[in-house]
Amino acid sequence: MRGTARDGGGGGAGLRVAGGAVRKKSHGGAEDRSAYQGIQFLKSFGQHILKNPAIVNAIVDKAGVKSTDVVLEIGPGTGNLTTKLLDACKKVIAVEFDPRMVLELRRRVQSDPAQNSRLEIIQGDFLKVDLPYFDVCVANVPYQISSPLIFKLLAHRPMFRSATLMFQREFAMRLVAPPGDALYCRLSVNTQLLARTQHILKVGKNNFRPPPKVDSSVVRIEPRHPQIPVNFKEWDGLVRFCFGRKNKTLGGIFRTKNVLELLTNNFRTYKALQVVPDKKQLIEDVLATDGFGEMRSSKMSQDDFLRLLAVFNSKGIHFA
Ligand SMILES: C[S@@+](CC[C@H](N)C(=O)[O-])C[C@H]1O[C@@H](n2cnc3c(N)ncnc32)[C@H](O)[C@@H]1O
Repeated sequence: MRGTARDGGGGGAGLRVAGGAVRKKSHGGAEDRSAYQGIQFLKSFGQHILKNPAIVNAIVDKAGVKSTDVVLEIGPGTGNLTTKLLDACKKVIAVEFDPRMVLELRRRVQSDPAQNSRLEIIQGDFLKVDLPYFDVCVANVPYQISSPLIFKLLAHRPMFRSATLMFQREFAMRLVAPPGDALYCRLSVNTQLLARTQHILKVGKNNFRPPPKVDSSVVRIEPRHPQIPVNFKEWDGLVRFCFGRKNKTLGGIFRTKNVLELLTNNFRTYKALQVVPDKKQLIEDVLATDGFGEMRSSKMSQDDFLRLLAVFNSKGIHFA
């Protein structure tokens, strides 16, 4: 998909088209009527343009962009953040889904040849494009794809240095929530397994045009090195079970009949040996280890989940 088309436009900002057809209005309801240079902002694309230059500068500053960096921007929109990034780095690669925004961004940057030659635009759905090499990612992201966007970034190799991203406030707080926090959830556990997360800036809704319904926050995400000690799919499978009923103890969750049934297909070891395990007993053995039966996912640390997965695996129970 990468490089499916390049703009031949006489030395203008490079443009690739990728990721299939542009999505039309997808969430129902009226589109926002605010406009910029005649472009009507679309709710379905999460188009809330950052209009306060002080916030734009603060984001670029806190992102720690170096003059030698290739920066990935997701959803550049009309380019308020893009132009500041171009002042600070070697090159910006911007992925934008809406062709109207791509045209506007190119129009805006074309007047500055020094910026124009260092901007590459990929027109397409971020979730579908093949990502190029980049050192850091900086973006005011389309909120409707926040979660898959993070995991796409964290699966990217080679690893980048950091991502400084604006999200809806509550989503941002989930990313950084520690065990015991009311917002601690599957998203917190999974993201924190793969990266260090830090809340760095609160941004009120009136800094956007049109203003969204809720406030936003900027989070810094630094992928962890070296590689994580587990298979992520399997880890997520376990975490999903544990947060399925957040307030129940693990004993309450894993003793229920439907969970026992769901686990049947995961007894790989026993299947290979053609032995029918007493799954109830195996689960009891796991729950009796290290007091796991009394624990609640809402208070479990990364280390608790890692140990729990190891105990399940030692009994031949897998989650992927
Ligand atoms: C919140 S706006 C940010 C605009 C600009 N960065 C700013 O801060 O002013 C999100 C942008 O992402 C674009 N967008 C929405 N969905 C996208 C997707 N799946 N892939 C790439 N861009 C997308 C929208 O068209 C919009 O320009």
